[in-house]
Amino acid sequence: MRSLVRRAGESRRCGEGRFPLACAFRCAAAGIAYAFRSQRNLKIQVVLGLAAVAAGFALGISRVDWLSIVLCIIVVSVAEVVNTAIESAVDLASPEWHELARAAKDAAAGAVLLASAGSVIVGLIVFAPYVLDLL
Ligand SMILES: Nc1ncnc2c1ncn2[C@@H]1O[C@H](COP(=O)(O)OP(=O)(O)OP(=O)(O)O)[C@@H](O)[C@H]1O
Repeated sequence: MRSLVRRAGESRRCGEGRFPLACAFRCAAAGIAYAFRSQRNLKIQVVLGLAAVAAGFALGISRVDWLSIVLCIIVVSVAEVVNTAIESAVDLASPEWHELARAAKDAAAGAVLLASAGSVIVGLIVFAPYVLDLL
């Protein structure tokens, strides 16, 4: 409890310091790091994203195709980080089973699924012509 109070104090000091923008970036980076540490799916998505980037270089995809791939990586990453935030907030607010907690977590997971499925479709549309050209 004492460490929680101390952390709350540190957090307030950070926001009121001379470089509140630097503090905000540090907090945001900590949030991304937490999502990466706690979400196995995010690690898998990062590996798949790196694989897509490697394939993009190997196949020499166009500028527009790069734009699609990079946007997909960003959208999936954002969805997973927001999903992590919702999961943490729900666990804090409703550690016991609750229908609304279930709905919130399911909806957050659904957002990640939509982003991931959409990215797979975009990946197929982008890479299929390059792969077919090689055959
Ligand atoms: N407090 C709760 N009340 C009701 N249902 C819950 C609650 N916590 C979790 N659930 C149900 O269990 C599912 C999995 O929740 P959990 O917190 O284990 O997420 P997770 O498996 O870590 O998700 P992810 O794979 O996205 O990280 C939720 O989608 C929801 O349906």
